[in-house]
Amino acid sequence: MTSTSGTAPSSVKLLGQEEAIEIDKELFSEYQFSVDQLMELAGLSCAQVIERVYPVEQLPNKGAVLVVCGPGNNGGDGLVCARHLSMFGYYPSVFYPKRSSSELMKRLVTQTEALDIPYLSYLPDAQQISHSFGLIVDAIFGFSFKPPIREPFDDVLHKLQQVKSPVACIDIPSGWDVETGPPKSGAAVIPDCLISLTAPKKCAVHFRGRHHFLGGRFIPSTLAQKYELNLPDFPGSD
Ligand SMILES: NC(=O)C1=CN([C@@H]2O[C@H](COP(=O)(O)OP(=O)(O)OC[C@H]3O[C@@H](n4cnc5c(N)ncnc54)[C@H](O)[C@@H]3O)[C@@H](O)[C@H]2O)[C@@H](O)CC1
Ligand SMILES: [K+]
Repeated sequence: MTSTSGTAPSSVKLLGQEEAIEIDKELFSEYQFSVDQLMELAGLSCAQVIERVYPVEQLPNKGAVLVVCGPGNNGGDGLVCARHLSMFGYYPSVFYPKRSSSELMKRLVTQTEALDIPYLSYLPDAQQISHSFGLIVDAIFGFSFKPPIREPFDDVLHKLQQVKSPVACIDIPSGWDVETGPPKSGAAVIPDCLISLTAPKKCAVHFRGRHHFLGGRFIPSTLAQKYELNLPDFPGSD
């Protein structure tokens, strides 16, 4: 992971939706990565960012974190992140209302359950969420989101929009258009931290939170050159 302050070149490329999908496909075809591999690295980088920005001892309720997962791979990143957060000493809970039937996602659920990570059967109201959790991880939608929001996530985003605890977003702040950013009407999260994966997407220019990181250190230099990503230097093993 790397913070966009300090070492990031100002000309780092902002990806459009189609380009993000194209790079994703190329990682799986040309470079023969599996989804599991990249999801693990993406989710780990998100947990590492959280550990750095929101240290467990500074969070209320002994590091209680709510990870809200969507139906696609962004949700998978959230499940991996929850597993690592548990390993790092946090107390994550997961809300995963629309479960994927893929074997990969089922395995991730099994792994989190084996760590006694609780799954919420419903999402409490904003006040209760703010009272119970010092941090929200938004793993609802990533680069494949196409507005308008469908059930049950419109209700989920309405609640999260009113939450007082900080929200750390994986790849895209959920409810935002991947390219144009916050919706003119309708609900979306208000990000305190954004962890872009591969490269920031165009919507990142609208980010007004405190921390922007680039996570998922798996892009081969040939691929970065082909798409002129102009990625920042990752310090050391970060
Ligand atoms: N190449 C990369 O950079 C990597 C990407 N990963 C993650 O994968 C994400 C992309 O995953 P996916 O392509 O599975 O897509 P997403 O996770 O962005 O979302 C797709 C899911 O959301 C649903 N959806 C889309 N629009 C909706 C709407 N308006 N209302 C309700 N539901 C809606 C779709 O039906 C689908 O189930 C990235 O953002 C990133 O988080 C990582 O897992 C691994 C590496
Ligand atoms: K997200």
